Amino acid sequence: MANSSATVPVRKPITHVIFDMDGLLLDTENFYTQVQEIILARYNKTFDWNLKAKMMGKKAIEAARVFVEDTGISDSLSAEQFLVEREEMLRDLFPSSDLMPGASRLIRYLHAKGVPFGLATGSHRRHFELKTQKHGDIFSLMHHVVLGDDPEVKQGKPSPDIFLAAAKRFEQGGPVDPSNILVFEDAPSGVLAAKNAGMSVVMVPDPRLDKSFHDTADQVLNSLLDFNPSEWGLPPFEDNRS
Ligand SMILES: O=P(O)(O)OC[C@H](O)CO
Ligand SMILES: [Mg+2]
Repeated sequence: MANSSATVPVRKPITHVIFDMDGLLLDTENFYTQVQEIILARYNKTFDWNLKAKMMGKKAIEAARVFVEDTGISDSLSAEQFLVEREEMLRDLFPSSDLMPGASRLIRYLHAKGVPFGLATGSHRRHFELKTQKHGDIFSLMHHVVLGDDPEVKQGKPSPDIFLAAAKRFEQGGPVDPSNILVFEDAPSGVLAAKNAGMSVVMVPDPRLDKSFHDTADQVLNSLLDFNPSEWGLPPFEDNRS
């Protein structure tokens, strides 16, 4: 008979947490998808999840280059022009951003237990402000936020820059070992960035994302509501999945 304890992964105890934002804490990835579908329709092309997977999590200009090059429209629309075109539509959509299921519960739990947590998002300052304007109560609990236009973030995800910068900003109490940091991510580039930074990653992917992208993550969940803190050496939730 198989020893059931052999199937339980050995995990590093977690002392600090870093959250991604778009598609993980906030339901904003669908806004990008909608707008990109509209722009591509003008060129009689369709937006698909192969392209989505390459763009999500990246800094705006990096994602824009992928968009115009992969779709073959770069002769008609430059990456910079694409960003200008989508901006007006995004600016109208972002203020209605909603939290993903379980985001508020997990953040309030970490805050109550005194586990330090921060944010590492490819979004730049202007978009961050628009997306979070209904959610100041949650985002103000972050120890710090590191944004895509932060001078320390030379390259976007999958470069480890943003997660290493976020780790450094916890450090008033002494250096934090990346292996004791748990990252929550939805995007393939973000999962890779966290692993490149030497951290553990819980991935909460959109169900439309190809399953092959799950392999790099330490754990894959359908929802933040399914997170079990005890598996990571953290104290248990005191509520029941609400
Ligand atoms: O997923 P995030 O929070 O790093 O955001 C990245 C882009 O702004 C959206 O894909
Ligand atoms: Mg994301």
